[in-house]
Amino acid sequence: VDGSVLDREETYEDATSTAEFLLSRTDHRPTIGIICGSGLGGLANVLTDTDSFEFRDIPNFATSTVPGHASKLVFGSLQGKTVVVMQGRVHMYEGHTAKQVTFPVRVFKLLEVKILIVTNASGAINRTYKMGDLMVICDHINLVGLAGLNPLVGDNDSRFGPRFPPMSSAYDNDLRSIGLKLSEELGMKEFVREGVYSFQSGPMFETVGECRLLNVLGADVVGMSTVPEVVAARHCGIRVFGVSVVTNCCVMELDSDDQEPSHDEVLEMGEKRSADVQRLISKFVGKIID
Ligand SMILES: O=P(O)(O)O[C@H]1O[C@H](CO)[C@@H](O)[C@H]1O
Ligand SMILES: Nc1nc2[nH]cnc2c(=O)[nH]1
Repeated sequence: VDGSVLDREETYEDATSTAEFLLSRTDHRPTIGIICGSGLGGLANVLTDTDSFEFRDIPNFATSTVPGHASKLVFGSLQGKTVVVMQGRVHMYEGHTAKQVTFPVRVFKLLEVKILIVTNASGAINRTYKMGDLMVICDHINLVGLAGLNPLVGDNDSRFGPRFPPMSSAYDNDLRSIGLKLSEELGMKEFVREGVYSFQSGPMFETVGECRLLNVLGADVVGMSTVPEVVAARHCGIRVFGVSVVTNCCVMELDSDDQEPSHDEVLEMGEKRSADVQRLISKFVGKIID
C-alpha cells in the first residue's frame, strides 16, 4: 500500500471526486450496494450489462491483498435492479485504516445507494451452529470500535451523518424479515440462522479463551470485517442487510482434536456455499423496494 495513501484521512471531497469519476464512466445509477466476503465474489459474475473497475484504477480506493478478494467494483443489473458490487473488500488487518476500509461505502452514499448488502465468512462461536450454515446478521459486537478504532473517530462531517449515530437497529428489521422469509421459500430453512456477528481485527484466528469470551458476550460468529462498513453505512443513513457464511467452527476446548481454522478452509467453504448465497441475495434484490 502506498504510504502516502495511508497517512491521510479521506474527506467528503475525496468521496465526491471518486463518485464523479465512476459516474462519468458508467451509465448505471445503482440504488443497492453489495460487498462480497471471502470466497463469495461469484455474485458479481451473475450481473448483466456490467461495467467493471479494478480497485487500483479507482481514485482513493485501497486494494485488497487477501486471496478470495478480487478487488473489482462491478456495476450492472441484477433481477431488474441496478446494483454496484464490491467483488472483494479491504480489511483493517491489511494495514488499512477504518476510514479507508469504509471509503467505498461513503462513495456508495454519494452514488445514492439506499441499501447495502454485506456478506462475509465467519467462524461459529455458537456451539449449535454448523459449518456451511448461513447466518442473517441481526446485530454486531464491535470490539475494535469500542476500543476506539472505528471510521467515525475524528472530525465529523455532518454531510455524511450525525456526530452520535445510534446503532441499536443497525441491521434493518424489515430487510431481515424479507431475507429470512425468502430463505425459507428457497428451501434453506435447515441451514439458515439469525444471529450476532462479532468483529475482531485479525489477522490471527482466535484463541480458545477468546472464543469462550465471545460466547459469554453473546456472539454467535466471529470475523474480521463488515462491522466498520456497517457503521459507516448507518452513519450516512444507508439501510443494511447482512449474511454471514459459517465457514468453520471455532475451537472452544483446549487440547481438543478439533480442526484449527485456516484461510484455505474458509475459502473452500465460502465457495461451496457461494451458489446458495447468490440465490438468496439475487432473490432478495429482486424483492426489496429500494
Ligand atoms: O470477512 P471476510 O472478508 O469474508 O473474510 C473472512 O475470512 C478471512 C479469514 O479467513 C478474514 O478476512 C475474515 O474476515
Ligand atoms: N476471526 C475469524 N474470522 C473468520 N473468518 C472465517 N472464519 C473465521 C474465524 O474463525 N475467525
